[in-house]
Amino acid sequence: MNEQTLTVQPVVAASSPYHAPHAQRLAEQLQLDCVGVVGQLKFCEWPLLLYCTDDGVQLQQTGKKAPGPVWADFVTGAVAHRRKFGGGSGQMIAKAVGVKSGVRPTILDATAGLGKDSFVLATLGCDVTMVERSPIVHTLLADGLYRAQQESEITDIVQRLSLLHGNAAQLMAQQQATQTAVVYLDPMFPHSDKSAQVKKEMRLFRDVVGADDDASQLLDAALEFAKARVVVKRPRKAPTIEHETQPTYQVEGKSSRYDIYTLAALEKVL
Ligand SMILES: C[S@@+](CC[C@H](N)C(=O)[O-])C[C@H]1O[C@@H](n2cnc3c(N)ncnc32)[C@H](O)[C@@H]1O
Repeated sequence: MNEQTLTVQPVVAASSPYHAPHAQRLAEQLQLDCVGVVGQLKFCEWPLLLYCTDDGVQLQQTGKKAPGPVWADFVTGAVAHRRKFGGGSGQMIAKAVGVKSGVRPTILDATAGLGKDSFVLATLGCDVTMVERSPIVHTLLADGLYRAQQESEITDIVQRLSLLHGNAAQLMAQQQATQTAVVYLDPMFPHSDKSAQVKKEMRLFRDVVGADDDASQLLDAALEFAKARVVVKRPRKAPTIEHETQPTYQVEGKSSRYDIYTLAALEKVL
């Protein structure tokens, strides 16, 4: 993991006595301090909590102007809305990974984060192996998956998702994950979202996971591992990941871009 770049370390807390044992267990697993029950976020003395609540485990800032929590939400969040009303295989991400009639490539999402992109890809019918190296983000994602498993409406989608903890570059180099047609990468990038809320959440996320400044090595491992293509998500105007191999082509949207490195025809490896 990217521990050397971590700037913020949360403490673990529970929103009520009911969640206190869970908080204690998490703190032991993650080797973080557990501060017991915190009811009033406004006046809390710890700036950042890994917070066990009725809605699941959340990364929560405290203080009077604290933004909302950061958590993996496949049931009520934006990806749930996109599942119901999104553009299906017309979406840019679908085109980038090569989803089309009769083609549902297997995918390794090497930078899973909160699993939003993976969930969209699983909604499109792809089997997705998610890899996340940050123990804190992995905890949020595992908790989000667990909650999603309880929802019968999305059982078929959740069954297509699996989660590994570790550095994806190492897992791919050591063949510790089953080889997939596509490797999907979305490393952290300093970006300039206009919404103050998004900005604060993204800044927090970056502080917790680090800068992902080893993306070149990840791309290297992905190009060796993928059977058909590597897809890299970037902000629209960002440079490509530094590497001797250049993308074969790009799919560009309003704010983001997908760099596609083609290795073989998808149809040949399915
Ligand atoms: C921008 S976020 C990804 C967001 C994700 N696409 C989503 O839809 O929620 C990048 C994530 O990749 C993780 N990451 C970066 N490099 C990694 C690596 N080599 N192995 C595993 N995870 C990695 C970071 O810890 C971070 O959580």
